[in-house]
Amino acid sequence: MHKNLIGGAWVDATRASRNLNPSDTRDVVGEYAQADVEQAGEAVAAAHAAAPAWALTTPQQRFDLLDAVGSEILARKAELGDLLAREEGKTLPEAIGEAARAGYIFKFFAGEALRSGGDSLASVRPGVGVEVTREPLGVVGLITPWNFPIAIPAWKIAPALAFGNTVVLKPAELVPGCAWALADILHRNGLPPGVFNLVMGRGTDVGQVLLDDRRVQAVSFTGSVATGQRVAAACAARLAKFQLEMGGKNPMVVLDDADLDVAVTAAVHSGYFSTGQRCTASSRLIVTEGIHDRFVAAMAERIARLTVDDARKAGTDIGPVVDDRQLAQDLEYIEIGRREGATLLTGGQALERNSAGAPGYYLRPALFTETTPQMRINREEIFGPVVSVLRVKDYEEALALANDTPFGLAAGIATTSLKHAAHFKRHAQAGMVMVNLPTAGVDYHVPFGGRKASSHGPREQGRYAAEFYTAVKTAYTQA
Ligand SMILES: NC(=O)C1=CN([C@@H]2O[C@H](COP(=O)(O)OP(=O)(O)OC[C@H]3O[C@@H](n4cnc5c(N)ncnc54)[C@H](OP(=O)(O)O)[C@@H]3O)[C@@H](O)[C@H]2O)C=CC1
Ligand SMILES: O=C(O)CCC(=O)C(=O)O
Repeated sequence: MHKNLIGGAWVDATRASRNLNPSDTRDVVGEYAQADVEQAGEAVAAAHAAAPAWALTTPQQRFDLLDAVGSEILARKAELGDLLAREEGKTLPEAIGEAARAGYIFKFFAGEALRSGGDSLASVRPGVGVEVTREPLGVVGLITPWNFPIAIPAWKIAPALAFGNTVVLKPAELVPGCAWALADILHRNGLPPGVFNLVMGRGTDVGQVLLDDRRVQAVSFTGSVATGQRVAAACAARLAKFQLEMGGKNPMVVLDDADLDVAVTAAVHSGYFSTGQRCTASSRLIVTEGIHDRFVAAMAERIARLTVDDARKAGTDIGPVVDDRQLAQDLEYIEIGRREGATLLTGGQALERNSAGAPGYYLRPALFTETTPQMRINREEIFGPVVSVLRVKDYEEALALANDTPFGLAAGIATTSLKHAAHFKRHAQAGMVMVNLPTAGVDYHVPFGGRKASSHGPREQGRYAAEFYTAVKTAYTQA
């Protein structure tokens, strides 16, 4: 059994969960310990005890550690990518890419540990100096989802440690494998006991401890809106700092003047790759009437060529859905779309077996056309390979529809018009805007996050991550 890491020791649990491969549900990836509430409390205590000494380490010590962790991840990206593909169902190239991204994130934040600084200003009063510095928060609780099993833990752990905090990570129950591998790498590379702790287990008990324990100074969460609201309420009740990264219903606008091939490639990538299980996926394609029919025909033709199969098989474009619950949710929305009067142009069939006859959670990518803005398939996050097309008259109507959503994570536009691209970049109500590119698949060294119901709190990633993981102090000195 893979154990939890608490205070520098691998700790057994009375319960374990079986990590299953969604490409072949007969394949058990491994047995993983499930912490209980008591063990979660012990992890918080260990992180709390380790915090003062870790906060006093030099930037060089933190650089060396994070850099070594990044190097090991990069050296083992093929093996870690295979584990990721096996437990989550991302295709092997995508999974290896995600593992590499995790490695680069550790290297980026190794550099940020060295660059972390402040400001020195003259006071408005004579003879007084003002210094603005950043200090660690203390213990940080990290709660992560299943859809990016190594990159999301990495982009929370690396800045937390770089800026001198200690960590308790609770990964999603569905994907403990990558989190455990990451814990093993951090542990073997010499992180002092208690600086990083892993507690695998249920969100409703282990996760709840991180929300309620007063020793946890801040919580960074990625997942659903419903759980995010719970995180916010619990943290607000005890005035802890929190950061939420939640869903999306991201639009991609396709204008008459778009390069058809560029638009189709971006839409297929955004909507269906990673089986549509990305908060940055484009699930609403808003298409002006002059290109609509050509675009829809080209999409149908491109979708028909996508291979849905075992995530680790060469040539697979779309792996399985992560589990039976998510598959049931996808199928339910396909039924809702049909009942709402949308045309299911292609796809939407569940496939019980892959090309080798193994049982898994496969779904043919679905494209709805003739949809309207008020349909539930255009308002609610489905989190699967299900995309709708909305026909509009012109750019102005497209922009209005793009912004007509409770979410605001990413927004894309396919156009050859500099004027419309510039206008869209300024007026799309989203945290990230892409021109002639997929909305999903972002860089690791720049801010990530959105507006409205998609995000709350300071941005993640890039140098902006310091905002969440540090406390600013202003010191005045009379010379
Ligand atoms: N924006 C994004 O990146 C993501 C969005 N989603 C959206 O969320 C939907 C549901 O996915 P799901 O994985 O269930 O998302 P959840 O929000 O339920 O899970 C995210 C994380 O929160 C934990 N958690 C659950 N309940 C609590 C709690 N009471 N206190 C503390 N932590 C808790 C989960 O633990 P546990 O392991 O027990 O689930 C998991 O680690 C998806 O269909 C999708 O719409 C999902 C994943 C990522
Ligand atoms: O699109 C990406 O690169 C990141 C997406 C993401 O973080 C998510 O879906 O949770």
